[in-house]
Amino acid sequence: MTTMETLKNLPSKFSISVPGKVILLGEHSVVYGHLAIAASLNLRSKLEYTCFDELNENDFVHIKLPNIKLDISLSSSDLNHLLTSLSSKNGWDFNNPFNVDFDNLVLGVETFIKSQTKFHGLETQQLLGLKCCLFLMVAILNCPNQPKLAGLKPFLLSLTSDLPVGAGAGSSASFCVSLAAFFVCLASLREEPRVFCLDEKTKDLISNWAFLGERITHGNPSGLDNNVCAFGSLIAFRRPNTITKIPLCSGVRVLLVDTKVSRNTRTLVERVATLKSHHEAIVQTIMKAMESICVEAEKLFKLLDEAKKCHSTEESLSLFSRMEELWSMNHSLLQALGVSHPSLDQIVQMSKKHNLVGKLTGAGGGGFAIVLVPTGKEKALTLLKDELLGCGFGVSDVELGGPGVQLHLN
Ligand SMILES: Nc1ncnc2c1ncn2[C@@H]1O[C@H](COP(=O)(O)OP(=O)(O)OP(=O)(O)O)[C@@H](O)[C@H]1O
Ligand SMILES: C[C@@](O)(CCO)CC(=O)[O-]
Repeated sequence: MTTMETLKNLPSKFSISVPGKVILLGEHSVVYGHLAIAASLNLRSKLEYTCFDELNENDFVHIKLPNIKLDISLSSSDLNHLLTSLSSKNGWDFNNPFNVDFDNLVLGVETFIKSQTKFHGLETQQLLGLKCCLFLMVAILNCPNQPKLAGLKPFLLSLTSDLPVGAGAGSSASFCVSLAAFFVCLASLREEPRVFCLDEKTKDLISNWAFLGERITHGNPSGLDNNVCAFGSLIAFRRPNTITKIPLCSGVRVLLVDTKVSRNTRTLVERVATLKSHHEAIVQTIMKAMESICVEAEKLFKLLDEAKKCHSTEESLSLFSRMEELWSMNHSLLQALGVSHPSLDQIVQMSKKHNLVGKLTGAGGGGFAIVLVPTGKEKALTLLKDELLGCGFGVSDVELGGPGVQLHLN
């Protein structure tokens, strides 16, 4: 498979891949405008597009989402019905996702889904996935000033992911960025000149569209997840849109530990909002402390990069040990916000026994913990892995900071 940056015409088949993410520091406080640090993961989602040459009225848009066991077909008359359900009277612009009449468009998509008996009985994850997909399709492909949905050739969109759904590894952001990239690509290739270039400006547009999809799954996302999935690498992020790339000369490794406890990001973000409304000053103080941790960590990452470039092992070890102190403090502050879970605390304790430091990542409440893997601690890591596996947790040793959204010709 060839990775491309530019497409000149719409091929009959192509695919898009997008990484997941781990938040290293600053989850939750990032929702309230504080700094956070996150990196892309080498686990990816892959969206495959196949265009049908023969017109099939009953299978005009075929969507396969095997991770949530959803396989649906929309006929051309379903598509017309979907478009007439949209009640937004305001125009919006393909290049300006934030002008979209979000609430009315979502309402239109919901009305359409409810009107179709074939969608009755879908589970929450399936409904959310379908809603995101249809919303991004109509919002991106059917801007009132340049309607592009009508006149499309029938196609199959199939999206599979290596990422566990609902575990804090950014499955929803990776899903939304994949969809947004696909529809932005289709929209661009239907206009003269028919060129789609995956440059930084386009990644920003894709990330902003994906943010609206994230609003459907999460309610009040910070924008961190969609940005890190779109741009990749290791980034420091502040809401609404300040992104700083942090250099990563020789990779940072973490052990991803799966508690196998399912949880829901929207609920956890709401839990923090409730605590904040009850104890505004205290929660603000906790979040300011998280901000200071992230500011310090950003400096440490830069110093680590320099130390690694100079092969200064002693300096690297001392910087890693300061980073571990920050991770430990961040986990305790997240505990104070009520988003940890006994399984996450158990992993942090088990890591401590082996002189390693772990913390929850993402929304918490279950999902994943991450353990920092400094150079030279291989033996401790092997022992910890065995112990974690023995307790029924899942482990994977991952390197952080791979590429963001990519385009592939099959
Ligand atoms: N591969 C996928 N196929 C279809 N839908 C998906 C896929 N991945 C995620 N989703 C959608 O995203 C929702 C999961 O979002 P949620 O935020 O709870 O989990 P997450 O993204 O894994 O966690 P976090 O945002 O904390 O990293 C699912 O309910 C589903 O609707
Ligand atoms: C909990 C949170 O900080 C991370 C979810 O991956 C929410 C967000 O940033 O939108």
